[in-house]
Amino acid sequence: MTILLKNIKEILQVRNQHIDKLEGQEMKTLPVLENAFLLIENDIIKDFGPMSDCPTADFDEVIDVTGKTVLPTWVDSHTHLVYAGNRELEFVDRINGLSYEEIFNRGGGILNSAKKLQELSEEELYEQSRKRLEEVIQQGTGAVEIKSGYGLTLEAELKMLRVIKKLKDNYPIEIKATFLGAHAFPTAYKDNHKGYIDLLVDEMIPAIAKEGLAEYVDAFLETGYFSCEETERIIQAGQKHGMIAKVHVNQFTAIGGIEMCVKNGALSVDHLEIVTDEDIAVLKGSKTMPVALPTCSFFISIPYTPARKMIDAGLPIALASDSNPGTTPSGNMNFVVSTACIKMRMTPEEAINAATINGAYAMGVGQDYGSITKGKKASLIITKPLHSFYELPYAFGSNNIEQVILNGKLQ
Ligand SMILES: N=CN[C@@H](CCC(=O)O)C(=O)O
Ligand SMILES: [Zn+2]
Repeated sequence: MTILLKNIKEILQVRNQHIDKLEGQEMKTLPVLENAFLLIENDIIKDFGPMSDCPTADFDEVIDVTGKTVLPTWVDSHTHLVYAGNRELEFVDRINGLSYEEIFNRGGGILNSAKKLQELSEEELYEQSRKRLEEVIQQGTGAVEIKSGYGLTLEAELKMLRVIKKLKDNYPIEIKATFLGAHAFPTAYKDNHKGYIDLLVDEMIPAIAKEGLAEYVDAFLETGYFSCEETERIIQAGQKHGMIAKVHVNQFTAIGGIEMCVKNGALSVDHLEIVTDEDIAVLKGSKTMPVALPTCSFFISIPYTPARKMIDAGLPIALASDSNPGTTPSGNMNFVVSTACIKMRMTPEEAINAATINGAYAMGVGQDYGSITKGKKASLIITKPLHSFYELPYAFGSNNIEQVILNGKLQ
């Protein structure tokens, strides 16, 4: 199967060679090819170049995209999009003055979602989740990481991870699964933290590894949730079973978590609404990608990750949606990119780099996704006609996507 896109106004994120990630000043540049063609062969980007070199052979499909922009699909490296029901009552509670912490302390928050999920069948959980996945595909996401963590028992965590596996099997979007059993202490273990960590380490992680259900391991390293020492035990147990760490850290407080994660070779540290100068120094030159989740800050009115300061200090940044029922009931990466520009003062070039190449690094899929490079997967966004690509973050409430191609297939 061959598809030729011709008369492309501009292709964004054109990279002749694969690059792992972009940091600091490098993030300012987004390579663009104007008046171009792009050839897809099966699921792969076979060729691209200026229209003057456009091939003329017989192709299965030829699409004229005059006036439109082509870019790689978004890579959303941090989501919780498998969940049961939603939490719109807590949304109203927050409008009426309660904080996220106060809601959690009343038995809401993650424990509220866990109760709902434990009561729901695997089939119904799949049904609810596939609709969210279909929505983000239409919004241009071509690779997505999905966490467990609303089960909090072995049985319910397995249910979540099996649903993620079924989504992987049934949809052309790239999916990676993360085990987040350490999302909150279940009520039964409120005063027995060691007992729950033992359960995670001795039973849950080995059982999940045995079924091959998770590539990554995560924990909510935060005051009132999992301490640095507890998280370290969990991520080291995950590593023994081949799971790499991607950790929720510094959402509300800085308690030394970033240093511990970097020391343990975490692929990413995510949230980072509170970042100290020591955190920046520790991340500098490390292999750990800082991941910002600006639509979480937007939704629950907490500080934004200080991306400007971090990039200016030479760090890379990836952007992800954090799609979940409590702090970010949206997986729309277009809005993530807009919010990063509007609220974090990232330039459109930086934000698009952060949501493509750096997102792919944070999700471990950089070899196949995140840039327009020959041999990578043909997962592409075709926009509506635009004045310039700046209109993507600028027109924050508009849908500027005309067509999505995932692994060579028109969606
Ligand atoms: N902060 C931890 N976990 C999720 C929210 C969980 C919830 O409130 O359901 C997050 O990344 O924001
Ligand atoms: Zn999260």
